[in-house]
Amino acid sequence: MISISPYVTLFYDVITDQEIEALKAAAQNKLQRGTIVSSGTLHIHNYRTSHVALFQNWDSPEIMGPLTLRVAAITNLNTETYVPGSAFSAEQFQVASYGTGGQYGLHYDFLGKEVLHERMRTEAFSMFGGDRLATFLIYLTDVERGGSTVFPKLDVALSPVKKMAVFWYNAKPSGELDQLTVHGGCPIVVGNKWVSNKWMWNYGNTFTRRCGLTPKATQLDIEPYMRKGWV
Ligand SMILES: O=C(O)CCC(=O)C(=O)O
Ligand SMILES: [Fe+2]
Repeated sequence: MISISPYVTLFYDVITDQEIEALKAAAQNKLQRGTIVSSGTLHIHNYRTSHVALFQNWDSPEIMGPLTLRVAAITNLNTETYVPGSAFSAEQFQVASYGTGGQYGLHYDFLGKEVLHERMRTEAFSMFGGDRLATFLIYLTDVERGGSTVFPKLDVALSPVKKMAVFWYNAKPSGELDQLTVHGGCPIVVGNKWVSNKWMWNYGNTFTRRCGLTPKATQLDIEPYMRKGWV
């Protein structure tokens, strides 16, 4: 464990070589310059110089299916994307690749009220419910030099390790968005960096991530109750 509040943990060997190759290959012809959200719209900016591909579960169900279930088993959260008649629990996997100098400046993964409000008017975001509750970030490569993921408010810098994942909650057990989760990807000095993200949302996890009993409750207080089917 890296930090208790916010709750940040590492998991090793979460993905196989075959899955990594398949993800990269499928993402290759979809990669586009990554965008950032500002004032409710998407922009291209030097602050995020990776290329990003949205990877739909149905693009390659034989890869995405097991990986989606594995993330659920590891995190005890629901990871299914929207299924009609069922709760939305997570976004599709996103794959990002950074070349030399590529970076992602400091940001939060949650969208916040303003962005959500804006999007609800234009997109089907209203069915998602809540915000990005948790982030599961998988490293698909080692990086020769640079490319650490940094959490400056926690004094944490993580060097990419192929097949490792970093998992954290963007909201406290009280539901409050956690400002200490601000993070970024440092510039790549030598080599390339590939990562894949899965963002879990509140709505489909209402009963999997329990609320804290006090505003100050940490993940450790609720962790014993974080079991599938325990409602
Ligand atoms: O590439 C990294 O190390 C961080 C990526 C990230 O924060 C994101 O994609 O939201
Ligand atoms: Fe992020």
